[in-house]
Amino acid sequence: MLPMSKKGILLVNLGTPDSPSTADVRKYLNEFLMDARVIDVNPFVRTVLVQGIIVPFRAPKSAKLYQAIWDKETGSPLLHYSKLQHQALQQRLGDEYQVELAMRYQSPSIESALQRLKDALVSDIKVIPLFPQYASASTGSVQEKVMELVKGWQTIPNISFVNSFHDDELMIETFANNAQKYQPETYDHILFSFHGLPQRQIQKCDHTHNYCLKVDGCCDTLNDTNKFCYSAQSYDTARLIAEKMGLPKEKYTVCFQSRLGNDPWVQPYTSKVIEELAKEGKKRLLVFCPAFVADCLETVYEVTEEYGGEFKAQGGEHVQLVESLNDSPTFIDALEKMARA
Ligand SMILES: C=CC1=C(C)c2cc3[nH]c(cc4nc(cc5[nH]c(cc1n2)c(C)c5CCC(=O)O)C(CCC(=O)O)=C4C)c(C)c3C=C
Ligand SMILES: [Fe+2]
Ligand SMILES: [Fe+2]
Repeated sequence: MLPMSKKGILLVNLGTPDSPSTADVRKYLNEFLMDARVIDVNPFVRTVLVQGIIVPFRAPKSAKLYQAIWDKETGSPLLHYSKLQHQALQQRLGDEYQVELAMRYQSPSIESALQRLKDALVSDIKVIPLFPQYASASTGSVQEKVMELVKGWQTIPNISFVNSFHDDELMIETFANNAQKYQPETYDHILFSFHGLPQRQIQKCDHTHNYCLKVDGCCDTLNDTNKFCYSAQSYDTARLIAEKMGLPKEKYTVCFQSRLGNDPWVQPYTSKVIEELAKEGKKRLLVFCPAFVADCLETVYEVTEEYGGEFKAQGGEHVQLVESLNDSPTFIDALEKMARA
């Protein structure tokens, strides 16, 4: 009897440089920032901006940051935790499934992962972009890349995409559990610091062109108009984690980090919020980064080192990062549930 064909699962995270050398960081930033969904301006302006200004200036600086977080044995934290998630999910799902891991930029490439699924003659492919909240620059970019690659296949299997999982119960539970060892009640304030996005991209997602960033409190709660809005989904994730922890509203703030360039990004900016909290006399901050499923440069370095340093310089005492979902068994439960759904 012929063997039963497997079901394919493709996990895709953002990507990281192959090494922390300036040359590899330059290569990574070039691929990442030349993506039309990331720097969403006309192609000529994008090329001048990215290749002429951002990358030449940023690559050597970012390389130093990557060198600071690079582990001698395991390399980039983002890739390391992604590999652990991949292995754990494959083990959970067993022989009926073939799980592949890819990075949107650099390696392992989406092309090579799809090729492995194609070679295995999988009956269907479920793509799980590893971004809890939908953004065109992250989830949308993965979806576009996968569709671009499979469009030339003679036989295209059933393909489905997880669009977002900002309210996934097991994901929420994992973040809330991860905070327990820090005794959240001993902190003056809690931050939910999400990766930022240009305001322009938030507005482009609003098909009514009349709601996001136009109406007061537009994205504070999710509704039918803003259900794909990154900002609204981020507020929803924060609310659910806060509810799970029994945090009152006045005890936490949602904010957005990692701004790039001079255009306005979604606010409030994490650095501003931290400055205001220091001015109010707050001493200890506990910070969640729920846009990331794995610790990476933006959590390990930006929150702990950069924001931690800024807070101390402004009179604060301690910024504590709540580690990301990484390979927590309850997050693997969440992935398993998505894969089997
Ligand atoms: C959570 C999902 C992400 C979205 C949305 C996103 C949008 C976005 N990012 C940049 C610019 C940079 N991001 C960088 C690092 C980075 N970004 C994400 C995730 C999202 N980005 C992750 C997981 C990481 C860390 C990668 C790692 O290797 O650890 C960087 C590179 C680092 C640096 O030089 O500071 C840049 C640049 C833009 C412009 C953007 C949306 C428009
Ligand atoms: Fe980013
Ligand atoms: Fe919105």
